[in-house]
Amino acid sequence: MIRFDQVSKRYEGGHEALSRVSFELAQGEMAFLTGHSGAGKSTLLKLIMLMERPSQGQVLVHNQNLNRLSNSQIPHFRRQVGVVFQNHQLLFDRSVFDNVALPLQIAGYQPAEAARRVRAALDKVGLLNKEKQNPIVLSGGEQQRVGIARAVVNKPALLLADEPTGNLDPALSAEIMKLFRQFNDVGVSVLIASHDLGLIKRMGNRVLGLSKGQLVHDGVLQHATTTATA
Ligand SMILES: Nc1ncnc2c1ncn2[C@@H]1O[C@H](COP(=O)(O)OP(=O)(O)OP(=O)(O)O)[C@@H](O)[C@H]1O
Repeated sequence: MIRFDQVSKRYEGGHEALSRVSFELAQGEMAFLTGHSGAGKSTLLKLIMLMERPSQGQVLVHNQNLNRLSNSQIPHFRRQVGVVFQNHQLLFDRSVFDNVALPLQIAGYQPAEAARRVRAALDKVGLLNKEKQNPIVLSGGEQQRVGIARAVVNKPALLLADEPTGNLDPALSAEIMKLFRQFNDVGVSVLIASHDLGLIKRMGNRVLGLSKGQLVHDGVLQHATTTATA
């Protein structure tokens, strides 16, 4: 599903944010990406969604070498990838329904089909009864669930999340992670950047650990052990 082959990224005028990173995430796999602030987690995710390009090496998604995709092919490529952000980036001048419908409108879906899909996505995140509300009146956890519904409404094969529980308390964070697991259970590949090591350990998934741009850990984190990424 995702393959990084000796990938380095140097921002203009900056140091190397990623250095020779290689890993594979299989179709249907779920993994966490962790590491200190500035370790390169967001950069790695941005390379997968083509918000940035590598300075060296190659990134393959679905066997597609992203180096070979032109900028005009990026919007079509991104339809395969759902993205969830920490601050969920919802639009507060429209309803929950309209926020979730946005990717479908952009992709040119007919309104009836779009409405069917929006309601299916809201149902999956448990917010069907809030579709007419403005997201500003929802709790932080509910807003994040709207963000997740919007990310999955297109039925992407791959779901990426950048610190999706950064602003939530432990109970809500666990609920959000459960939701990601439910999408993974039905075959969606999931990669989540998070520095919440306690939560990551409890989830028991594979963990990719970055430190200063290098991949320093790849495997399940055990309870009560300290690793290079902890
Ligand atoms: N657009 C940019 N231009 C220059 N340097 C950047 C840019 N984006 C990130 N960097 C630098 O690259 C390094 C990795 O940043 P990145 O945002 O990927 O880390 P991160 O692990 O996601 O950190 P955080 O947990 O704080 O979000 C940092 O040193 C950062 O300052």
